[in-house]
Amino acid sequence: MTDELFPVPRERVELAPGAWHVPDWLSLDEQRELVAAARSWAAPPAGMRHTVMPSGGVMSVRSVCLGLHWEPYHYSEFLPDGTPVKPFPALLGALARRAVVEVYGSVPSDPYDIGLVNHYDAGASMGLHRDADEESPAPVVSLSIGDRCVFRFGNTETRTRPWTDVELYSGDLIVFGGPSRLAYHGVPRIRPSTGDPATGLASGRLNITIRAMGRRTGR
Ligand SMILES: O=C(O)CCC(=O)C(=O)O
Ligand SMILES: [Fe+2]
Repeated sequence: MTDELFPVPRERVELAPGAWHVPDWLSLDEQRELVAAARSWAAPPAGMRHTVMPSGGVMSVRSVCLGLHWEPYHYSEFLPDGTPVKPFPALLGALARRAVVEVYGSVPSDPYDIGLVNHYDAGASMGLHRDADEESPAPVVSLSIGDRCVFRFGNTETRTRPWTDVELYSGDLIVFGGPSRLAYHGVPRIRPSTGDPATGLASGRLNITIRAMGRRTGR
């Protein structure tokens, strides 16, 4: 493809105040390690599943949560069937902390304790939404592996424009904190069969989103 023959250098870009796209942040070895880990996170019990929305609609991505289970619109230590959520892996905490220190130059306000692992097949997408069920202001750290996608980063006020669309490649990092912590964002489309099988992911796109719950009273 043309962009492989004449690669356009991809720069670190601030999509909105406090929201950054960092291309090629993960090494191939790190991507491989995460794909292998995701395989075990995806396995039952408490494995990957389609989330059912309160409307009865089913999300097109398949997801598995780590540390705390997200079900629209709250977190719990258990899945709806009563299965305990898998533990939060130290690997994800270390990656998220490293991302925040590198991008913002300061340590995150709270320890990371939630991993949300999404798998998109060729036709999957995620509508514009906010990650708003955490109590911590710590930035959301989001990693992409496999097929490329269009990532849409909007504003904190509305689900509509202004927004910025960026192409995310395997290994890219997105972080959004500060004034953009509660901005709308989503994935309108996947670019099927653009991933490198060397990551260990045969098809689709893997997204790993790392968040901090922060202190809650009564926990
Ligand atoms: O797949 C992505 O890049 C975004 C995922 C996301 O926004 C979420 O899981 O809340
Ligand atoms: Fe999100």
